[in-house]
Amino acid sequence: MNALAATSRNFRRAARLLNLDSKLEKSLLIPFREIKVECTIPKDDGTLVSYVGFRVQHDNSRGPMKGGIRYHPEVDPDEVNALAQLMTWKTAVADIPYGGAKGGIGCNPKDLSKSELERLTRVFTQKIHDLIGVQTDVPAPDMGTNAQTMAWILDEYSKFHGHSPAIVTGKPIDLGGSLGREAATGRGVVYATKALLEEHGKSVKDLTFAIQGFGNVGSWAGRLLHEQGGKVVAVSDITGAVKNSNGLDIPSLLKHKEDTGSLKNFSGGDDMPAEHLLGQECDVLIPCALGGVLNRENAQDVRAKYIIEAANHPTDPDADEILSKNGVIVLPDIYANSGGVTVSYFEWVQNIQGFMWDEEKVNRELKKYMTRAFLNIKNMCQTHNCDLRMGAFTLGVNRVARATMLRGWEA
Ligand SMILES: NC(=O)C1=CN([C@@H]2O[C@H](COP(=O)(O)OP(=O)(O)OC[C@H]3O[C@@H](n4cnc5c(N)ncnc54)[C@H](O)[C@@H]3O)[C@@H](O)[C@H]2O)C=CC1
Ligand SMILES: O=C(O)CCC(=O)C(=O)O
Repeated sequence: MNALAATSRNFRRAARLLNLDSKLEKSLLIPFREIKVECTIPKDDGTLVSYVGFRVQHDNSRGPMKGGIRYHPEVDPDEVNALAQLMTWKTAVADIPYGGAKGGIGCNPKDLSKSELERLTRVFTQKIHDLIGVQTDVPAPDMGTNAQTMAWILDEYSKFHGHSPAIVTGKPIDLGGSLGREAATGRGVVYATKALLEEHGKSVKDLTFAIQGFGNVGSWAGRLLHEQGGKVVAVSDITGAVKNSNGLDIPSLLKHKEDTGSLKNFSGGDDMPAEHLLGQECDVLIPCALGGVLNRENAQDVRAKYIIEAANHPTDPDADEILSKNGVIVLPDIYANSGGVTVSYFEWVQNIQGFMWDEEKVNRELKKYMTRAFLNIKNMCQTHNCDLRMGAFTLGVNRVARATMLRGWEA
């Protein structure tokens, strides 16, 4: 199912549970602004190449719009739209004073040199600089982008608007980035997992985990679960997959990946086909890569008892139904991966205050926000007699609807 259709379907189910006025429902679904720009750059060999960049600003009723920028060959307007909408509900679930946005460029960052990536990022920033802003729309990293990408955006934006560290989050510490932001999404995933497991009388150290995607989010989640005694029995990424039923030594696997650029041929495990990861025998499955990976074709194969959605929209609504029938508990993306945007909020606050927090404070506050959001979701589940996805959606949508109504529509 198309990402936008899937996200909008979840939104409409929540709107029905909340008895939202149909006109308000329609207005919440339509994005505030959709931007599409052509980005042409000279390649290192002098030839010209053109890319299409997008920024969808979904909603700003609760504060400046916020969300990552993705560099990936499959970036398309519908998916960016869905991801922007998810950011609106996510920031509301986390109860941070933001709306939602997302951006992306349809490119394969692995095919571009560092200087080509820099030129592309600067051209994209030139095209959107007057539509983003510290109090209007604040980008951050997502798939295929990182702290360096944010540094280029900061520099290019500052040429037009003066030095503006708070224009992006997830930037290098030397430029005003927050301690703890790089690990924050993975750390938040672990706090979320523990909140869910505790409720079921279980603990990380007694369980096995399989992780799809070993980039920023997947590698941090894996590292922290391993540190806390969890057994990570399988990991995959674009280069392949590796398994060990006794548990992979995650620090050694990270070193192997750094040395060889691949998960293949790791001496501490056996290679396996990457497409077997989602059906791997384990207690907890954590998708940390692309959207829509769990669908009606493969949901039946899942053997885990819990799915923690670290990626955005990894499970489509058809898969949700199958998993629910099979008793698999799904912790939804708009809560499970909200640790990243929560620490982005802390970074923005630090930039505006001109005061840096220590890492212990960042992690302590993150835990507080993740724990509070879980309790709020559980309350909504009880009120509406619904699963965790609808608990999270009703929580987020209700907060955005309330803010929208309070602001009103008078011209
Ligand atoms: N970076 C962040 O702070 C946040 C990221 N997310 C979401 O988490 C997910 C991962 O993002 P990042 O870790 O930042 O991206 P990343 O670019 O650092 O890593 C992505 C990983 O996915 C792997 N991958 C790509 N295609 C794959 C496939 N077909 N099978 C298996 N693995 C595959 C890549 O090899 C890489 O290891 C995305 O859905 C993103 O939207 C959500 C919240 C915040
Ligand atoms: O840190 C942020 O501002 C946004 C992170 C993001 O793109 C996401 O949560 O999907």
